[in-house]
Amino acid sequence: MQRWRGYDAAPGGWGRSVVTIGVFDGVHKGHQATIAHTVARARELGVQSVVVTFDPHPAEVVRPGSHPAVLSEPARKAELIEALGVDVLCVVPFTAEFSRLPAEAFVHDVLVEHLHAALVVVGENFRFGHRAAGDVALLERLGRTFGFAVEGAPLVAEAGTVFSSTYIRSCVDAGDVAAAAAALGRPHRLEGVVVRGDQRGRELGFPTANLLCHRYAAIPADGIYAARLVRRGQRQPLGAAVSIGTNPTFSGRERRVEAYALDFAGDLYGERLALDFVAHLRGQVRFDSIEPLVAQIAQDVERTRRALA
Ligand SMILES: Cc1cc2nc3c(=O)[nH]c(=O)nc-3n(C[C@H](O)[C@H](O)[C@H](O)COP(=O)(O)O)c2cc1C
Ligand SMILES: Nc1ncnc2c1ncn2[C@@H]1O[C@H](COP(=O)(O)OP(=O)(O)O)[C@@H](O)[C@H]1O
Repeated sequence: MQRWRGYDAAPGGWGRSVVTIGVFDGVHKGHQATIAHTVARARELGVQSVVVTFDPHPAEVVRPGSHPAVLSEPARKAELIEALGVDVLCVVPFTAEFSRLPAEAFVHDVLVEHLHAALVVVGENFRFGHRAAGDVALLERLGRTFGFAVEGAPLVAEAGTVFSSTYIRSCVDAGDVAAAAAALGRPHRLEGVVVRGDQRGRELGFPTANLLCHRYAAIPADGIYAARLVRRGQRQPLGAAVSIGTNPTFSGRERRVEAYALDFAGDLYGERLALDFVAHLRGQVRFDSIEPLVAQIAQDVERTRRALA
């Protein structure tokens, strides 16, 4: 997959293409269907498939301070999109100036002039251009003018729930990592760098890697989870019992994401890790002393083994 920064990065002799556009945060089942359709149609037509996405998240530019929790950071999003067989990922820097581009100008400049779209594939609820004034009907009208076709991909739903990034953020926020996984088609992933904590974990018999995450990362609700821990460059994940919260037993203040890696001993400080959340086990509890906390953690570890088996 080629990665372009900006839509004016198309090489000389660039032919026609099938394009889909979106933020695609999470690359959930609905996104996957839209992107897979784009790839399939491009192959039928014998042209390149292009996914146009934005960085940073448009909400941050349009309404500063309103950045939603991020389900997939740019590098992860690119990896997930690449796995769907896309030829080109075109990341458009979402600046204030770009946000003021009227819908018609967006279509002309990006889709027609630079990407030479023969077909544009979008979700039924797609909106674009300044003040999100453009919709699928406008895109179809402009397609007739400029000579490209438009196909609206149906929204993916299960049991009456239409999958969307907003819905998945609310699942993660509520600690329902199973519902998030059902909509994503894989577990929700949180990435971060291992930093020092209070150095208490190893005394308890359960050292925990404390993860420093991106400021907008979608962190599940406070509680205990079974997860898979992926170390960079290692294919086989480790099982992990993860605690998210303020360590109420120790009257902690800072909210932490800590992972006890099963059947592992070694130094993880400074490493970049990913946690794939498989199951929610329980909420945070304030214990009166250390013994019941340690006994509970031992039980959580056994439940984690079963949940991951
Ligand atoms: C599986 C697991 C479950 C935990 N459950 C709780 C809990 O219910 N209440 C609590 O106060 N701390 C809980 N903790 C957090 C411990 O208090 C924490 O790991 C310990 O304070 C070590 O902190 P440190 O890594 O900063 O040294 C849990 C930790 C793990 C690994
Ligand atoms: N099984 C394990 N799971 C997680 N971290 C481990 C494990 N074994 C060793 N470690 C190391 O121990 C550190 C955690 O020890 P801990 O006493 O909890 O200190 P801290 O408070 O700094 O997190 C981790 O960051 C990692 O480098």
